[in-house]
Amino acid sequence: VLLLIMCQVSGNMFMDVIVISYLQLHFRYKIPSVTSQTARRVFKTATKTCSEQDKAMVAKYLSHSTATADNHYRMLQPDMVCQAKKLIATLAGDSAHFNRRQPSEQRIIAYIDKQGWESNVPNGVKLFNEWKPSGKEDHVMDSQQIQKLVKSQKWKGLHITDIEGKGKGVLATRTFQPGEVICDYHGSIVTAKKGKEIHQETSEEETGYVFFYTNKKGKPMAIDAHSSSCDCHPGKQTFGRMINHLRTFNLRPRLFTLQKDEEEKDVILLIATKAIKVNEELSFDYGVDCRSFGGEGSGISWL
Ligand SMILES: C[S@@+](CC[C@H](N)C(=O)[O-])C[C@H]1O[C@@H](n2cnc3c(N)ncnc32)[C@H](O)[C@@H]1O
Repeated sequence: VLLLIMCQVSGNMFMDVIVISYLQLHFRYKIPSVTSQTARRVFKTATKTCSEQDKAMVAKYLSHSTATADNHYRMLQPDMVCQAKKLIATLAGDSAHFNRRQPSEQRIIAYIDKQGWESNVPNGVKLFNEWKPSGKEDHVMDSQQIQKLVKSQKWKGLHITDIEGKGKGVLATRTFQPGEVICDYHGSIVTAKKGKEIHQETSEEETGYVFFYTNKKGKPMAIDAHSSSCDCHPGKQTFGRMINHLRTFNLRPRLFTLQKDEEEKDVILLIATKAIKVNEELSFDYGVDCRSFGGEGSGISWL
């Protein structure tokens, strides 16, 4: 709603209506009509904590029209465009909050309370019930919430239990929506060569926990999760390594890069491909001939 509203109000006084952006966004986000007065009020409240410079930047960024574009494009530097886009996304609650993980009702209510809004206050229960994953999947690792979960390994809504014929597996203890991040495949990142050695050296009970992939530079790599708990989370059973294979999977592994203090770290996130019910087993496709796990399973009946 905020995005739409900010597109309605722009320019130095934040008040020119940009009809084209407005209509496109309105249609895309299926937003009910609001008066320009409401729009102005919401924009003022949302940018309350922003500096004047940031407010002006948002306004400028949104004030593009064919007539002014030439002028703006000459003035705008790529870094300013990126900064403004990030700012808008943050104001619209895009990447910063709740984008690919459904928050609890209490968290939504607490978040709304914290904003100090005095009018047009959203209904937390309604937002919880109508929540859908938002934002581009490509940017999911920008979310601080996801970064924290990767670091802490405190993924909620999952339960490890015995599954007939498969050893252990992971069940959902709440519903998940398509596009939600379920957890990551946690372990140590090693080269594929090292991964294969680990795989061959490990005892039979420990095989099947080395996830092979190709990194963004095209180098074959692996995530070694053969130990039941890792050095960074001693004593903790992480979920990714306990998820079984199924051709009719409900999760899809996807490689992301986490930028951390000048360093890049690969993260494999497991993302829901369909709506998942309570008590449903989580699974992904290990790949033909168990490719993800180094071909361990070629010829095995369950593959
Ligand atoms: C990443 S682990 C999954 C967790 C494992 N089930 C456990 O109890 O620790 C991979 C191993 O689980 C077993 N597995 C995975 N998917 C299976 C399936 N669909 N049917 C039977 N066993 C399966 C195989 O032994 C495989 O090597």
